[in-house]
Order: sequence, then structure tokens, then C-alpha cells
Amino acid sequence: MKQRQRTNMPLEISVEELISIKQQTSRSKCCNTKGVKINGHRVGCLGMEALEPVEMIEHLKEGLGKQGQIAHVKKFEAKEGFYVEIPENISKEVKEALGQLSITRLYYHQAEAIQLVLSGKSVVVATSTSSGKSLCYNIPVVETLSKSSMACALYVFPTKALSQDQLRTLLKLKEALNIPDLNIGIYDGDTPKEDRAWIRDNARIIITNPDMLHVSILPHHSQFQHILSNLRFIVIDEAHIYKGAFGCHTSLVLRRLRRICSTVYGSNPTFIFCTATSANPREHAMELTNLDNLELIQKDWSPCSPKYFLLWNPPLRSIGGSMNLGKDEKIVKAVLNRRTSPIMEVSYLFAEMVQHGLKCIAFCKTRKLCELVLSYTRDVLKEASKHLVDAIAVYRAGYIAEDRRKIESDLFDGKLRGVAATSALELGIDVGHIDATLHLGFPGTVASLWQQAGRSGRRAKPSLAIYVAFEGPLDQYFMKFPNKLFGRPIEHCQVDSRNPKVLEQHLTCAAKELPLCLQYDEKYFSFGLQQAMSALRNLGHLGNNPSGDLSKSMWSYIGPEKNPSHGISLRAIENEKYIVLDKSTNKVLEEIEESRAFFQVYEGAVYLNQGITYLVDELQLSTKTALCHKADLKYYTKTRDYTDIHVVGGDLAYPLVNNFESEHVKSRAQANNCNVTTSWFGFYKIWKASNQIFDSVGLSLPSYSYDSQAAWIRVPESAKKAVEAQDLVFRYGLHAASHALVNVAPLYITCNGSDLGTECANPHDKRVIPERILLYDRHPGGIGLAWQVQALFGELLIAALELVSTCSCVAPTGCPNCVQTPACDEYNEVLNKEAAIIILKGIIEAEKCYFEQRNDGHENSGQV
Ligand SMILES: Nc1ncnc2c1ncn2[C@@H]1O[C@H](COP(=O)(O)OP(=O)(O)OP(=O)(O)O)[C@@H](O)[C@H]1O
Repeated sequence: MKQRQRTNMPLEISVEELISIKQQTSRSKCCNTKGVKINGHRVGCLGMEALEPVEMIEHLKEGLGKQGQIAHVKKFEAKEGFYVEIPENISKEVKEALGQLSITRLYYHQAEAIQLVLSGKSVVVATSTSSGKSLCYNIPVVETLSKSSMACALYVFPTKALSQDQLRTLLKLKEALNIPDLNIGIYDGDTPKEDRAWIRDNARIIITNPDMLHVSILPHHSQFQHILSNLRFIVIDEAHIYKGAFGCHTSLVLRRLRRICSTVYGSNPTFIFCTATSANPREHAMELTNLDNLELIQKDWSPCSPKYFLLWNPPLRSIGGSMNLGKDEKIVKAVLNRRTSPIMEVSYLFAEMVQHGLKCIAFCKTRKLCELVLSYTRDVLKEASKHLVDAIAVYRAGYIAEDRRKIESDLFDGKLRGVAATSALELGIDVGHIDATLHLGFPGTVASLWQQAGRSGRRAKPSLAIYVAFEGPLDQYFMKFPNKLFGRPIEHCQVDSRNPKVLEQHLTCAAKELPLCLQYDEKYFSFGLQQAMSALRNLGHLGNNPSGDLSKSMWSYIGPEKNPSHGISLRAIENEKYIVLDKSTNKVLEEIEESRAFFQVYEGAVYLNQGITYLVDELQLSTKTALCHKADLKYYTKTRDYTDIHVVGGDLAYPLVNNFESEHVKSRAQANNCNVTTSWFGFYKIWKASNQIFDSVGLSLPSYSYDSQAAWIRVPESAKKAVEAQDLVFRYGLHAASHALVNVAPLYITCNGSDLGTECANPHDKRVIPERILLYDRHPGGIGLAWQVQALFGELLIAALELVSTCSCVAPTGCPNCVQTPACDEYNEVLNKEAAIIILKGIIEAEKCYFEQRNDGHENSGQV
């Protein structure tokens, strides 16, 4: 097959060029200048004309974006697809079936993947969103299964929604193929008990997830004899999801699966991985399975339409009228330096998209942000085009599965014109054509931003993506240096399958499934096997029969648990949930994980769901139920709480990287297991219109604890004294310095600001907080972030100092660009920027001195 050269270089367009393009071409189609006003500010237009993405950019320049919000426009040029004929070795029947689904030719990469798979090679396909990855596995699977009546396949998806989506696709293909005995079934937690035995015995394609493999299929593998003995293919789609702690667990589940297939059932299935683009797709897939060889396909030959990518910086606040600059110039300047709310900006943009016929997903980092964006967008639509108020919805975790399926299909059918969604919609669930995506803040990784933006323009039409910046340093950095964003390399997918703790956990499961044998099992579990097995023997979890030559080397599970897999969760999923019930309809509105419940529902809380306001009347702790009713309220509520971190010494979840010898800036930071406890003691009632607190109510709720990991460093006594010598309060400085580290962390490690927490000083709680800077992993159980932070602590301290000392803000409490963070448990109340600078300098100096002295000591003792 001959490859053709294509041009897909991104083209930079400056705002000035855009203006001149606008002047040369006709005026924007929408010339309704009246506009929607909220609180006296123009927040959108009244027009309803359908606009193409490029026209929308013009329209925004003339209207909503008039205050210079558009910091940059980048155009990704369209590229043509490179098609080839469906290979000759694909049967006439399969070709005809594909024809019925309008697939008459293949993209070059599809044909390449299919040929490799049919020749028995395992592959990883790492091409862009909507590049036809599903056919890379569906064609070889149906081709093989239609020829051999025994052959089977196992499909693994990370979510139930994706499994449902894939089932629909496969059923269409099966219908077109007309092979009645090609039974396909989903085997997950939602599969009714009465259907399970039939699926186990009859399905030739089973669609499942890693959790189900772990707790059900592998522990009861003999019940799956039919499929495991005939297993020809294992498909792992959306493989990029398997990273961090979840990836580590999944890799060990996949190794257990390979071992059982080969040792018990004599099958050696071909693996087909599909993944979003990452820096290391092949290495990542190999680490997930411990396969020696995998063919990589990453050159993408699918067509794509042009995409316009806008960077949108909310305007600086304007203060009108009778302002007396002379009176307190400093404070006025500080206020002037603040930008308007990115949440409002996204809401206005969302309304514009919907009004002008661009189907849109507004990606927000948290569930609460989704609800706020929906609610504010509806406020604009009420003024601009009332009939569209219900054409938008929220899509996020927490909603019951049935509600989410309804939103997916309404979006697909066009009943909905837009959704405000969390990353739950980032994965490839087919919601039909999307024209535009909005991104409220940087999602944490470039890979994730491209994945989200890839949800629009999936067919041949141009599309638009707008990234709206928060005031935080990372977002502002990208607004200032757009090329740093567009040129930023895609991150690696990190999996550490050698984590000894996780390996031991899965070895107990593996030994229960089939006795372990060092000689045979090292090829699945690598070199850590011997050490982990001996640890398990010492714990009394593995036992052998010493009488025979063979049985002596076979180690069975003899530990205390009947089903060891039941005690091991692959992802930090909480099983304990609170339900929120609408009293008047008895409808369950949401299920909230226990760790988050008391932030949202308590007696007197104002709770938002699909943009509707409810008042919580009662929280029943015994039944874990919050009862509420719809209420039109002019205020919202915010809990008052504090979080204590108890660092547990010794036993590390992840091995400590001894960064004394590494290339990183040296520091004595440590990473330890920790216990995080949140206590709630009250809540504020705050007027929506003015953001003014008007009431404070006490609360008595049980505290909530979870285990995680933290990285921390001690503050030297000299730094504390230096702060106090300036008449500054140490705890204010410590709090601000800790925030600065949280703010710079996403520049160095793959995470969101909200993934990491720190010890936040509470204005009403005068307890002494430990003299340390500590960053902890906010995910119950931890996802390995503390370990990454610990290795980079030296760099983070230097970057934090630079951030705070170069920030031009003048208020003692700093600004969101330096020491404030939206993730602060204490609403950024107890902060002091000047003291933070002294503390950060003090730690950096102390660490430098320590290592210099250490080096001198080594040299003096003859060591280098
Ligand atoms: N060879 C082809 N010819 C025409 N259309 C195709 C071809 N291959 C795939 N498509 C269409 O492209 C769309 C996207 O395909 P698919 O969902 O498989 O992409 P994907 O890469 O798996 O997407 P995601 O990254 O979101 O998971 C589908 O509508 C599919 O029918």
C-alpha cells in the first residue's frame, strides 16, 4: 500500500489577522446588537441565526468577546483521508455487511491493523479521536468468528456506558452479517442474575470491564470454560484510562487472565489495544500485559475537518463611575487586577453556541461547576430564547445510569443542543455530531484536552473548541504563551505493575485461581514474583505440599479470606453512597459518594441538580438519605469544615524514590501513608446576587476519614522566626506557601489542582498546624501522586517561590495567580503572601545547606 503525503500543519492566526479577515469578508451574519443583559452587563445576543464555527468566531469578536477575551486563535487545517480497498482476505459476507453500514473502503491504518491481527500479531492502535479504531478490532473479530463457529472474543471497556455503546455497534454488524449463532452479551455488574449463566455458556463475544474480570470471571474461571478455551481475541479499548493506581491493578488483572488462558485452557489470544494518543502507547500496552511484542499503529489516515481552537481569557473587571483612586489606590488596583468569572464566561459562550445552532459540550472539572454552568446558561437563555432553556442538561457521574442513558440518546437525537459535562463524556460514547466544545480551565493533561476537543467535528464538518482560563497560574501561563500549550508534548501513560503491595494483593487472587509456581509464572508477573511470594508465605497466605517434587513448588492460597479478590478494589471506588430523594416525586436525584456527601447535602443545604434548586429538609444518617424539595431560593450554601492530615510513618504505598542521587533538585521531602479526616461544623448562607454571607448555621455531622498518601517537608525553625520577626503570622504564611505548591504542581506532574490537597489554616480554629508543607492525594486510597510530588519537591519549592515573588498583586492575601486556589478548604481566608516568600526561601536555603554539608562530609571522608 502506497502512502501519500498530507498537510496537516496547524496554522497560527493572530487576532489582528482575524479582524482583517472579518473586514474583508461580509459582516457577521448575526447583527442583532441589542443583546442580553444580566445585572446591567451585556452577556450575549438575542440572535438565533445558524452560524458555522468560523462565523461564530466573527460573531464573538463583535459581541461577547469585545473586551479582548480572545487571547489566541489557532486553526488546525482539514486533512483528507487516505483510503484503501477492504483487503482481499476479508470474506464477501463481511464486506457486504460493512457495505450495509456504509463502510466501503478503509482508512490505511485500519487495513494495516486488520492485516496484522489476522496474521496473529497483537497490536496497539493509537490514533486520534473518531479515527475509526472500533473497526480495527471489529473486522478481524467478526471475520474470524464467522469462519470458525467455536472462536470467541473478550472485549474489555473501562465503563458500563461504553460497553452498552459497543453492544449496539456489534448488534448492527451481526444483523447485517446474518449469523444468528454469533451471540454477544455484556457481563458486568448490571447483568441480571438470570441472564448470566446463558451468557457464560453461549456468548461468543463477551463485553466486560476489568473489575468484573477481577471479582467474577477470573475467580470463577471454570464457569467460563467455553469462552476461555476458545478465546482468540482480547480487545482493550480506551487503554489510556489504565494509568496510575487503576492501571497498576488492571495490568495485574490482565496478567492473571493471560496466565489462566494459557495454563488452564491452552488458549493464547491476540491482544488488540486501542488508545488515545500518548507519548508511549506501545510501552504502556506492553506494561499492561507483559507481552514481549506488540505492533504499533499510530499514523492516522482518517480524514478530518478544520478545527478552530480559541484561547479565551476572561476580561479584567471594570470598576465604573465614582471610584476614588486616591483613597486607597492599592486596594483598587488589586481589584482591577482580577478577572471576571470564567464560570460566567463559559456560561455565556454556552448560550451563544446553543442559540446559534452549534451542538456543544461544555467540559467542567467538577460536578458542581457543571451545575453552575447549566444554571447560569439557563439564566441567559431565559432572556435570549426561552424555548431553548430545556435544550441543555448536565451529564456527570452521580446521576443514575438510566438518566445518563437518556441524556446520551437525547443528545444523539438532537433533543438536547448541549450538555455541561465532566470528563465522563471524554471517552468515546457516541453522542452524534458535536460542533463545539468549551473547556472550563485546563483539564490536567494535554492528552485530556485534545481528547475532549476531539469530541467535536467527528464527521466532515468544521468544529470549534474554546478553552476558557481560570485566574490560576497554569491557565494564565497558557493564555500568555499559547505555543507552550500547542507545542506541549502529550504526556506518558504511567503504569507501575511492579508495585510490590499491589502485586502481592493480586498474587493472592492468582494463587486462589490456580496455585502459583515461580518457574512458570515469572513470565507473567516479572522479577518481583519471588520476593512477593516469599512475603506472602511469611504472612501465611501461601502454602505448599512439601511431599512431592512438583507439589513442593506449587503454592496455593491458604489465607483468611474466602474470596481474596472481594477485598481488593481496582479503582478508588466508594461503595458507600448517600441518595438524594425528591420528597414530592420520590425520585432519586443522585447518588453521592460518602466522602463528598456532606459537602452537598445536610439539613438546610441548597442543592443543585440539572440546574434546579432544591432545599434539603432532612439528612437521615441511618438510611444514608437526603430528603429535599424544589425551592426557588435567592441564596446558596457553603459548608464550614476543616480537614486534618495524620501522617503515618513507615509503610509506603509506593516505594520511596531516593532523590538524593537523582537528577532532581535535592530535598529531604518524604512520602508516607496518611489518614485524611474532614469534620463539618456549620454552613454559610450566601446571597447569590451579591455573594454576601448573611447567615451562619451550626451543623453536627460525623466526620469522614480515608487513607491516602502525602508528601511533605519540614519548615526550619529559622524560617518561622524570620516570619515572626516581620510581625507576620506564621500559619498565614504556611498556608499561602502550601497553596503556591499546589498551584505549581500541575506544571510538573500529571494532575489537576483539585487532585492535591494541603493543610489549610482555618480562621476560626486556632490550633497549631504542623510546621511542614504537605501535599496529599485527595483520592481515597491514593493514585500515586504523593510519590511523584516527593520526587519533585525541590523543583516545586523553587517554582512556588518564583511564582509568589514575581506576582504583581499587592493584597497581603495574594491572588489566584499566586497563593489562592479554588480548591482551598477554607476559602482562601487565612493567607499571607509575604510570609509565604520568607518560608519558601527558608526551606530552599535549609535544604541547600544540608546537601552542601553532606557533600563536604563525603569528600572529607574520601567518598564522592
Ligand atoms: N473506513 C471508514 N469509512 C467511513 N466511515 C468510517 C470508517 N471507519 C470508521 N468510520 C466512521 O467513523 C466514526 C468514528 O469511528 P469510531 O467510533 O470507530 O472511532 P474511534 O477512533 O473508535 O473513536 P473514539 O476515539 O471516540 O473511541 C464512526 O461513525 C464510523 O462509522
